[in-house]
Amino acid sequence: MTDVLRVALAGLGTVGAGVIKLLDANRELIERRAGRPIEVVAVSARDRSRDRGVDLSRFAWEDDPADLAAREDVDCVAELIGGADGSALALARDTLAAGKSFVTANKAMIAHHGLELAEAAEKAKVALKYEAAVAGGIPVIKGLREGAAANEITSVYGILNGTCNYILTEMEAKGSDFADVLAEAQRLGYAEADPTFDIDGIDAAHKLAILASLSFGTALDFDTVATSGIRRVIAEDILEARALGFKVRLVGTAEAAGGKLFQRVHACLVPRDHPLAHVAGSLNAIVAQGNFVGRLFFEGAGAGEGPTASAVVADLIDIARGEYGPAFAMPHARLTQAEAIEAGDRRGRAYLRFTVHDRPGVLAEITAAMRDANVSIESMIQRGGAEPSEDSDDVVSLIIVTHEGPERCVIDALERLKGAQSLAGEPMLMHILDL
Ligand SMILES: NC(=O)C1=CN([C@@H]2O[C@H](COP(=O)(O)OP(=O)(O)OC[C@H]3O[C@@H](n4cnc5c(N)ncnc54)[C@H](O)[C@@H]3O)[C@@H](O)[C@H]2O)C=CC1
Ligand SMILES: N[C@@H](CC=O)C(=O)O
Ligand code: NA
Repeated sequence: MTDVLRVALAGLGTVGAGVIKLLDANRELIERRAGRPIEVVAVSARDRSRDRGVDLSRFAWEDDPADLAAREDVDCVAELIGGADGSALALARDTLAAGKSFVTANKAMIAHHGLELAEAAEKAKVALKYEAAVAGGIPVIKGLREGAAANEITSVYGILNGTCNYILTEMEAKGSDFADVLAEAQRLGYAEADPTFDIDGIDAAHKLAILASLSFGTALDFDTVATSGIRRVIAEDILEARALGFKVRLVGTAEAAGGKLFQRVHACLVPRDHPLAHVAGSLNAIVAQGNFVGRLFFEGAGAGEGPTASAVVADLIDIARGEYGPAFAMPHARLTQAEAIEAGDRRGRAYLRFTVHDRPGVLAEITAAMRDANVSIESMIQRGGAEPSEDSDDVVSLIIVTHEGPERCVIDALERLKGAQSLAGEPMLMHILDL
């Protein structure tokens, strides 16, 4: 072990610049905690001249991040570029093959290639660490992999995307428009380079797949995460949800039972008294249910410069201390393959918003589809609209909340309504959180 942990940073954006600032600000404290200094020796990014609020002149510069792995003065590489493949993945492979430890904030890469990288790290007897990749500053990877390691975990779920949570809570608090709030989340550095990853639920799905593997000891399985985002949530849904006693949140849910695995990311209605309903702004929160520890609740900043840098540097401190354990719940060869549970096999309650023509017979058509699909209606609200008439062009919203039942019945009802005369738009379905 060298006297100093010599680090190379690839990527100097929100997170990379944050890591340099944190290492500068907390230098002495980090050295005492890590047992040796942690020094950045080399960096790489696309634009050398950009002002990032940090002095880069003290570091060696590489135009190509791939060259960082081979440098003799580097013990460990932190990849803060992003992207599942491309330069980030090449750098991960090269670093581990060179027998050096690797830290990343890149959930897309870990969700897609985590097992391959874990195997490479085990082979090289070095560390692969990715605390920042899930829920930014919240130490949930460590919490689950180490703190809860003695438990059988049966469910793990939570708010995993700061951008979506920021958008939903701003829409809720200020009645702001989706597009304006997204622009602000981008300005604050929460959003991914491609913000569709945030708003379409893909970023949360990456994180959920990682949490599921860590929690259940199953092999990473991003492809079977049923994923949808918040693009179709409108202000009216938020208002109706509030009137019904709920908040709208993008929730990732993973459950394991009998060797089977269920993973879903979706906008859902969270009961007002559930801890997740109080998670606001760019905060994230994760709930895990262990058979001995009971319910664990992790909450904190899931995105942004400082919190994400905090997680990256925590990983560097672990490496400086020589703490190298397996990247996932156990050595990669011991992870099990789980069969995916279809969403329709679950039971639950649902919120449905239909945009309907304000004409006689509309209710009958919709409720008949519900009856034929065996969906039991708990409540129904229709707002606005003048006197209904055969030739009305008015459209109104019809909100239905179902009783608990098989989810496949609700899907069946919506299938039956495809192309129905009554509908003036695509129905909106949100499940109601029941965990
Ligand atoms: N911003 C946040 O709040 C969080 C980000 N992350 C993850 O951290 C990583 C970095 O995110 P940000 O700092 O927000 O991104 P960013 O877009 O602000 O910065 C990316 C950096 O990588 C550099 N880069 C891009 N392609 C490159 C290439 N081919 N070669 C060399 N440098 C290259 C860019 O020049 C830039 O310096 C991503 O994986 C992201 O998902 C994780 C948690 C939170
Ligand atoms: N874009 C992500 C950043 C952290 O992972 C988010 O908004 O949560
Ligand atoms: Na984290």
